[in-house]
Amino acid sequence: MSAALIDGKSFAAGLRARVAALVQPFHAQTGRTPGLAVVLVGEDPASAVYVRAKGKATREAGMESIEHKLPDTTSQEELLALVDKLNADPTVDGILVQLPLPGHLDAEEVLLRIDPGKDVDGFHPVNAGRLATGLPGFVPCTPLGCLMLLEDLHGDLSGMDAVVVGRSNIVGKPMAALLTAKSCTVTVAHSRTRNLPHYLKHADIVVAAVGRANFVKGDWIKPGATVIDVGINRVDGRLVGDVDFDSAASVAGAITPVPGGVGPMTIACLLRNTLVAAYRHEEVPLDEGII
Ligand SMILES: Nc1nc(=O)c2c([nH]1)NC[C@@H]1CN(c3ccc(C(=O)N[C@@H](CCC(=O)O)C(=O)O)cc3)C=[N+]21
Repeated sequence: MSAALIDGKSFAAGLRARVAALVQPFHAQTGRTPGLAVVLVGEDPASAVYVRAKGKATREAGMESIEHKLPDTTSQEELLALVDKLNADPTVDGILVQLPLPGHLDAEEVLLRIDPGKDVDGFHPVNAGRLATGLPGFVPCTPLGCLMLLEDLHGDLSGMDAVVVGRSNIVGKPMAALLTAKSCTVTVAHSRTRNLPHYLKHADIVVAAVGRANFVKGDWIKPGATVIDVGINRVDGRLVGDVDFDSAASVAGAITPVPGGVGPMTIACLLRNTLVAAYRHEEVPLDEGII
């Protein structure tokens, strides 16, 4: 291991503290508390753990967590009716519908129903379009967190070669858009890419978000590169990333661990987006660049 460890957990703690510090002046100016509604459908144990963690972090930041737990038997119409109710509720600044939804529900239709101004996940196509065109909106939490770690480490990313491995709407595509906006030269690789090592050979930045345990090998990585591992895979009860950590850490300049890397940043950025949503809803000025 020669790479520096990128401590996402500690960076996330700092971000959460900055968010918490901005809740108090918001309350002083508006008389209310930012509110995040989290909707969980069904009994998936992993989802229940995430939702509990989000609720705890929300309260620790001084914001209100509004949790809706619906049974597996919930119909599409019932779920849409709840989203409509949350859209209309002035105490709700952010809405998160925990994914994945049970198979009988149409996630795309549900996400389309969320008011884009409350879409703190940044999953609504309006927010995807805003990111793609450089307009203010909400950026998905995981790629936003990755970008913060990269800028904290490197400062200006301009001119760097970045390879994003994965093209999902929630990580790969928005990550590529963010890095492009920061003037990186971006390659998006994916499961059909023929020669991934060929592209990684030149990458100063690697963001791995393919959802396959230990997929990216150390000998594919350029010596000194920065490796951001978005993967959350459970192997034999252990949490591992999409990067083969031991081999990559001996080549990279810096690398995020799993756990303790990107995951905590996702939650901190969710709180950040909720705070920003609240300030926007009340039209209280906020320098969004400082968080
Ligand atoms: N609408 C929606 N928005 C999401 O943002 C969303 C979602 N659905 N569905 C599931 C994924 C997953 N996700 C994570 C958040 C935090 C950690 C996290 O904090 N991980 C810790 C470890 C947690 C553990 O030990 O299990 C870490 O990496 O250090 C991981 C994963 C948010 N997601």
